[in-house]
Amino acid sequence: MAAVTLLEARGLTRSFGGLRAVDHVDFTLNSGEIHALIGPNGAGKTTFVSLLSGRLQPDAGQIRFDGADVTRLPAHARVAQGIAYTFQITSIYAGLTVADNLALAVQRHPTRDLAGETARAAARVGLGDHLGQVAGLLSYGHQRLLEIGMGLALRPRLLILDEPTQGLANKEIEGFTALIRSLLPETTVLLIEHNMDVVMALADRITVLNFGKVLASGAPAEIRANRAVQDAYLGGHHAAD
Ligand SMILES: Nc1ncnc2c1ncn2[C@@H]1O[C@H](COP(=O)(O)OP(=O)(O)OP(=O)(O)O)[C@@H](O)[C@H]1O
Repeated sequence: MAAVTLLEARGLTRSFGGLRAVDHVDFTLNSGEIHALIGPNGAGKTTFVSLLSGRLQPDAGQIRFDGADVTRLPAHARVAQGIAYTFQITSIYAGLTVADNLALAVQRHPTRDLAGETARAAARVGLGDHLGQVAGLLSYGHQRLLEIGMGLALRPRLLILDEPTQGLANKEIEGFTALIRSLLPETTVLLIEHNMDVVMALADRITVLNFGKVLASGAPAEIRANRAVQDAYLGGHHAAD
């Protein structure tokens, strides 16, 4: 089946002072895929997804989502169109319960069954037994799951996750990969991820950023075999050597 484009960036550029953090990036995200964004520290990954989500404005370039130009839309309008973004840094309300955190996200869409939808959102990320707990007292892994649950409660067509497995235990990472797989094909996933085991287990396609530019983009096997990627990112160990 031919791939359907959900999001497209053309010539996307953003500088901080004299530094081009994102430098003329062309990028295509297909509907229903898990796409991983990888690259060395400072490569521009977080800046790039911040441009997609509307948290930052580009200096140049264009972003199209589902065929419409969203380049100048504010972040909340992009959320309404179906782009959800969870941050590297926990964005939950630490003083509220799990249920109240999730309800805040659920409420962004009109609903007649707030309690039911909130409970379903919790169950989806494995927090069904924690609804009454204060979010700030959850384990770190559970807080990360709550964050993803809040993103999912927005019923996004595109879920952007920035280093979701950072700080998780191995067991929690297994649960996370199963959760992400269960989202397809309704939700397309763009994932910034440093854990290469997670990337290789989940991603349909991978884009590698380096110094703000796309170094390579393709299927996991192609990326693994790409010498420029190995030199820049995968530790310089050449598969053929
Ligand atoms: N608000 C800002 N002001 C100034 N410089 C910034 C800002 N945000 C990012 N940068 C710089 O832009 C470059 C790209 O940063 P970015 O956080 O996008 O990289 P990254 O690939 O996500 O890195 P990491 O893997 O470490 O999270 C870095 O050199 C960073 O210092």
